[in-house]
Amino acid sequence: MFFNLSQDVAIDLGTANTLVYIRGEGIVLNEPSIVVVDSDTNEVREIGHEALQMHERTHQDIETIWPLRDGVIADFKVAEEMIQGLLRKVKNNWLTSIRSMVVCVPSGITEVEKRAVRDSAEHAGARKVNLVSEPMAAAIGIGLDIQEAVGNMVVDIGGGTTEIAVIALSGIVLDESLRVGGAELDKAIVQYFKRNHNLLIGSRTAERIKCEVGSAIELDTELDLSVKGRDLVSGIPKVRTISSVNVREALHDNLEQISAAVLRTLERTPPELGADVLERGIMMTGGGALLEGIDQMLRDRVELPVYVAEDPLKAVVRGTGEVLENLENYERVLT
Ligand SMILES: Nc1ncnc2c1ncn2[C@@H]1O[C@H](COP(=O)(O)OP(=O)(O)OP(=O)(O)O)[C@@H](O)[C@H]1O
Repeated sequence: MFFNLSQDVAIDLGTANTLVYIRGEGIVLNEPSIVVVDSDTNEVREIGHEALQMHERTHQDIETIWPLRDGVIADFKVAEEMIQGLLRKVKNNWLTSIRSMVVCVPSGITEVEKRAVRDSAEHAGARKVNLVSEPMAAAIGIGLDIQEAVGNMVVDIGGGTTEIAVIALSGIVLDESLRVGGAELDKAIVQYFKRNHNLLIGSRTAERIKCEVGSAIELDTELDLSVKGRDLVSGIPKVRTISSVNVREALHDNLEQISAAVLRTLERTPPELGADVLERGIMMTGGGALLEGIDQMLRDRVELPVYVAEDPLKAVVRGTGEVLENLENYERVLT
């Protein structure tokens, strides 16, 4: 069997999930961006899926860390070790080096934050690092022709941020990055049940509630879900049935912020590009696009066509991979 000793890699380094694409192979890894660290020695014990299993179940000797917050690196050292560890999983410990790496970053990122991503990628062994903005990668990943003289609008709802951008002629004409994403929705669910139902649930349970019965619009048949949490009155664990009506109420304010940001971006869009968006519609990507009815909610609010991309969780890594495969072609989209 032939092993390539030098590889080109594209990474969607997300707040919630990290996906890795290898040139010529496609997406080879998709794991949560979480690490378990030994509290005494700061040594990394587990990375990705194994670490997520341990989240909110740790004791004093170990802690779980999400090294990215709001789409950017919050814990530099841990982020670096996470990237290295994930790449090691991909390489199956084969001694390969990374020739070129393309990493996507939020569009509103500062120079210092960009530097942190570059440094982490270089320390992970990349000899050449290129950055591409997330909404641009998402647009490429869903097959939009970003080079033509036509406006496309993309709304990417990730774990940490919502990125809204109007793209034309290989550039971002205008964008808005909102620090509201899936994690904020989970937090809102935790708060809601604590405040209104005296029920304390963990963030993983909140995420499950969001994915299974969460919605942005009224459902034809409202849903119930059994969840386990601590009853704050009796102080002991209990099973409770919660309704999708309550979950929607919990999500309302954050979803309102996302719709308002989309409206604001549309209002700032130059008329010719606005006309293109009217004709082509708004494309939604990122895990948040999977929330039931979120496309309908936006459609009602902005009165334009809104579509959820196919496999929205992988749109950004597909686009980042596409840039990696055709670097010369996409030189203008690199930040
Ligand atoms: N069916 C679903 N309904 C609602 N939300 C979902 C669903 N499936 C996944 N999500 C949410 O999508 C988010 C992860 O999306 P994604 O992987 O696109 O984010 P990310 O790239 O890690 O984050 P960011 O782009 O902000 O750095 C999580 O918050 C997750 O809970």
